[in-house]
Amino acid sequence: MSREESAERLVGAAPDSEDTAVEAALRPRSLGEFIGQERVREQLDLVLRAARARGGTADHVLLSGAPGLGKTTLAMIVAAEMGAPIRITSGPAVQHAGDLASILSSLQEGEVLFLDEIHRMARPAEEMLYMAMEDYRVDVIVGKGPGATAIPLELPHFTLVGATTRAGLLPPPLRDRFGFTGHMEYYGSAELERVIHRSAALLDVSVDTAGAAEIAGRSRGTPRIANRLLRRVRDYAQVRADGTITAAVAARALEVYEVDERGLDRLDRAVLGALLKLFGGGPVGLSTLAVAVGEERETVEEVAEPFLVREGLLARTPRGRVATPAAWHHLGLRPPEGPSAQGGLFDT
Ligand SMILES: Nc1ncnc2c1ncn2[C@@H]1O[C@H](COP(=O)(O)OP(=O)(O)OP(=O)(O)O)[C@@H](O)[C@H]1O
Repeated sequence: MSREESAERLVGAAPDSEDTAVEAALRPRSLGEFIGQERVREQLDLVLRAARARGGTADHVLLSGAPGLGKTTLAMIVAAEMGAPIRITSGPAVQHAGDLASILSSLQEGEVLFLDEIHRMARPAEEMLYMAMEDYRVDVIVGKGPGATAIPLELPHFTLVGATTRAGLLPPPLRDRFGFTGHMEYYGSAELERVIHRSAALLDVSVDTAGAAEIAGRSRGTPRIANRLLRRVRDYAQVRADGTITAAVAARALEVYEVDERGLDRLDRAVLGALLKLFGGGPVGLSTLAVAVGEERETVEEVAEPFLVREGLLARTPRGRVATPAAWHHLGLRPPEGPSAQGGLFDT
């Protein structure tokens, strides 16, 4: 499995082609409809209410968090709550300062500019953004060398909503220019159940409480994954059951798709299985582990491991990868006896 293919995993957090088509219909349209993220929601509500009361544009907003947690959705909500239009672009699409200048100069007064993956913007564009955010103007450089001149360009007032997987990836001068930074956390089961009930109603799918809980538990804390699993379970419920999603229907459906009760898929379990069965729980080097499961080193490290680490099933130590006691338990295996059995587990 290449990293590109892994984007199409049923439990992958990156959007697949079907997600892109249906997500628009499932997006909450107001802060009141947005589920979970209480702190970010309350803080953002204050920022937006205050801006509305002043009759001005809202402060620039930085949203950080893993893919699929609702950053794009919140950016759209910022625009909707301010009654403003929104322009959507991303860091990789802004490779030259000129790209940014043309976007900024074509914004309407009060418009929201959503810059996804803002940490991947090119350096010269980033520097142009500093002045645009602070003074609502940019200097467009015309010509090259000693004859180059800077032509100042006034911009309309706008609200920048930047999204990044980690705020720490941004240079401090950029980070400091945001008036508000919201950190998005993974969702708890109860919140994911609400996401599933809401989406099921919009998709006209019947799901009972236990069915929603069953899907939520396998959704890796991520609404995008919850919505995707819901669609696959709906298919199963239509074809193999009476259309209603119960706990049993959800469990059987997700067994077919090889997503286990904790949200691990085939790749995750292969990595964990090799670590336990072939290497006694480790420590074992990443390359050896990758060869054992027949995958690229990067696939194991970037696709499988982050979730296994987050779930407390695998630890990365200086001596190699080590399974935790929970990993043995999850795969229904008994850990070897003796003091060396979990060697390296507590290394930092
Ligand atoms: N709090 C929420 N309540 C209900 N649905 C949500 C919530 N957050 C996200 N979703 C759903 O999850 C899907 C993915 O959300 P969104 O595209 O906003 O994530 P993202 O963080 O921007 O992801 P990426 O970084 O990959 O662009 C949306 O279709 C939306 O319906």
